[in-house]
Amino acid sequence: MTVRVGLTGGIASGKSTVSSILAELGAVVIDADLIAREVVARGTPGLAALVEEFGTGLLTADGDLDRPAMGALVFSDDDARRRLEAIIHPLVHRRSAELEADADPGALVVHDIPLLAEVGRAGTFDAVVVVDAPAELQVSRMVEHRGWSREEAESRIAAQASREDRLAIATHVVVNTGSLDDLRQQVEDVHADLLARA
Ligand SMILES: CC(C)(COP(=O)(O)OP(=O)(O)OC[C@H]1O[C@@H](n2cnc3c(N)ncnc32)[C@H](O)[C@@H]1O)[C@@H](O)C(=O)NCCC(=O)NCCS
Ligand SMILES: Nc1ncnc2c1ncn2[C@@H]1O[C@H](COP(=O)(O)OP(=O)(O)OP(=O)(O)O)[C@@H](O)[C@H]1O
Repeated sequence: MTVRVGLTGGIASGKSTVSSILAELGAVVIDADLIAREVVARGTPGLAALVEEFGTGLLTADGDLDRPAMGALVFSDDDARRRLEAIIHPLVHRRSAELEADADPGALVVHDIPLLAEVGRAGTFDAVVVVDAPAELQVSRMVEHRGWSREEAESRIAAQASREDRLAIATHVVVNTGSLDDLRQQVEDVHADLLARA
C-alpha cells in the first residue's frame, strides 16, 4: 500500500535537505515549490492567468515571471499574496495528484509542501513530518545562503504559519538545529518508522 507523507517546515528550515535524504532512501518526492514554478513557466495557462491578474509589469524582458518582483509584491501585501495563491495552488494540487498517480504502488510518496499547515490539508496524509528550526536560524540561513536582507527573510517568515501551528500537525518532528549528520540520522529513523506503516 502506498504510504502518503506530507513534509513541511518554515522557509529555510531544511525541507529540501530532508526531502533529498528521503529520496536517497528510496522515497518518491513530489516538490510543491518545483511544481509551483513549472505551472507558471513561459507559455503556460498559469502564467497567462497571472498576467491577467497582475499585468505585464511582473514579467521579465524575456517574458518569464519576474520572481524577485513578484516576491517583493506578495510578501509585503497579503491581499496580493492571496490572489497569487488562488491562481497557483489549484494548479499545484492538480499536478501533484497526477505525479502521485504515476508512482509505483507500495512506494513511500513524500509531498514536500511548504504551506501544508496554512492550507489545512494535513489530515489527507498518513503521516506529517515537520522540519523544525527556530526563526533566528531560518533568518541566518536565508541571509547566509540566499543573500537576502534580514527584512526580506523576516517578511517571508511573517507570511507563514507559526512554529507552534506547524508542530501541531506533526506526526513526526525533525529538529534541524544541529549538524547535517545529526539531521541525516533523524531522517533515517523517521524513514524506518514510515516504512513500518506500509
Ligand atoms: C512569490 C514567488 C514568485 C517568489 O518566488 P521565489 O523564487 O523568490 O521563491 P520560491 O518559489 O523558491 O519559494 C521559496 C519559499 O518561499 C516561501 N513561500 C512561497 N510562497 C509562499 C506563500 N504564498 N506564502 C508563504 N510563504 C511562501 C516558501 O517557504 C517557499 O519554500 C513564489 O514563491 C510563488 O509563486 N509563490 C506562490 C506559490 C506558493 O504558495 N508556493 C508555495 C508552495 S505551493
Ligand atoms: N543542519 C544544517 N546545517 C547546516 N546547513 C544546513 C542545515 N540544514 C540546512 N542547511 C542549509 O540551509 C539552507 C536551507 O536549507 P533547505 O534548502 O533544505 O531549506 P528549505 O526548508 O527547503 O528552504 P525553502 O523553504 O526555501 O525551500 C541550505 O543552504 C542548506 O544547505
